[in-house]
Amino acid sequence: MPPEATPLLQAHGVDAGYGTMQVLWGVDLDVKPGETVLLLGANGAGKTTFLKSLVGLVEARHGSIALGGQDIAHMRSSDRMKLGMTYMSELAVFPDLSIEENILVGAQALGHANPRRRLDELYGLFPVLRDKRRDAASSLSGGQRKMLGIAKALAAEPKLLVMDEPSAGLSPLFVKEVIRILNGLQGRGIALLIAEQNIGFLEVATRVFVLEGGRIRFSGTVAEMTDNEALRRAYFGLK
Ligand SMILES: Nc1ncnc2c1ncn2[C@@H]1O[C@H](COP(=O)(O)OP(=O)(O)OP(=O)(O)O)[C@@H](O)[C@H]1O
Repeated sequence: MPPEATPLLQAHGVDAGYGTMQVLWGVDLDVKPGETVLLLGANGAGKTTFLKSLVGLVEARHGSIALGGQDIAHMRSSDRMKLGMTYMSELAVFPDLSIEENILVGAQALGHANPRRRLDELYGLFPVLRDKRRDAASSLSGGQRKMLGIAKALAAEPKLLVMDEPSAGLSPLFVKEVIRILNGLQGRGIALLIAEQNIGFLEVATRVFVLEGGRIRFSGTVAEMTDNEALRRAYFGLK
């Protein structure tokens, strides 16, 4: 990714919070088309709050947010989605709907012209979902449910997929599987912004932002992060 590429997403000086509590303090972050950006931070650092401010579930009190050059900071969440941003949270799937119905709901979110064709493409990426397509999503294992969440989000063909802790609740084996899937998405023209505590996700990232106490403490490439002794100590447990 050339450093001069125009950002797909550009957040600048974002403040946000709940009631009288300010959680985010002047957060700057950008994602270029097709790149994978990792937002690392401990519990309570403000990762979810920041992602929610991007997708319109929490109001940005100050600052600007642009998607594809368009100011979206005060746009309704559903309108932001129509511009090509999809949010995958913990509650990503509808447990009572079948696997296929879940994916079709995702495709409809952006009015996909040919949802059936999209289904076939996604089943190609996630064969286990094809095998179980008529089963209720609630019958899936945690890892399979995560796969369905990703498939449902991808069904909308987003330009930017925003993911909140895809590793949450998964065993190390399933975390590896999710990382493998995300690696497989590279080169398909979809940008990913992933909030995580699990540094295993550095494997899929081109750049990293570290959030601490609601402030960006570091931004740079993965190599620059691993070269930074203080971050190495904090995140890799190295002396
Ligand atoms: N709905 C809410 N109302 C009030 N305070 C909230 C709300 N959601 C989060 N907070 C507070 O905002 C701060 C940041 O929380 P946030 O969920 O954004 O952090 P996080 O980095 O995503 O943490 P985690 O990794 O534990 O999910 C925390 O102090 C949290 O208690």
